[in-house]
Amino acid sequence: MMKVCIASDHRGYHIKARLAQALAQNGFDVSDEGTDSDEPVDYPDYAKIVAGKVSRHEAERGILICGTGIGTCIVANKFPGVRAASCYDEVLVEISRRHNNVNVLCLPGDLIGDRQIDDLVLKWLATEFDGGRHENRLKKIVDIENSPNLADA
Ligand SMILES: O=C(CO)[C@H](O)[C@H](O)[C@H](O)COP(=O)(O)O
Repeated sequence: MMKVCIASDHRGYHIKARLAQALAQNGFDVSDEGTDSDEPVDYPDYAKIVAGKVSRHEAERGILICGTGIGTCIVANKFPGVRAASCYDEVLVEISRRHNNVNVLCLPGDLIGDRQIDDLVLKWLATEFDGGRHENRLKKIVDIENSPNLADA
């Protein structure tokens, strides 16, 4: 069973709560990392929980929902081994997996509806990495990540 952790800020709370249940019903091992209401919170506090779990291989995939999918994506990409992308349509979701092996999906809760979110998430979870020519590109990302001085990378 694939382990998926999910979190949101206040703007994504209702979508996240519903999505977490839907994913569990679809056979995923889901951990819901909050937030737990629509009271305003700061997205970095929740993005770092999900990105940390993916980075430490405690979850295979992470899903983050804020208003635009931008703030959470900025935070998640600070974590080693995390490849996060903000996606809002089927093409982006598919290519994020096939080319970039994206392991944290950042969704714009303010911009797309419940049904579209479900379709995008299920497609993203089901799509495999193509490998091949993309492997070396991901290796170069790891090299940059591991560079002691990024300015020299
Ligand atoms: O990070 C974001 C923007 O890139 C998200 O959309 C946040 O959800 C948003 O900034 C929160 O804004 P709010 O006005 O404090 O609800």
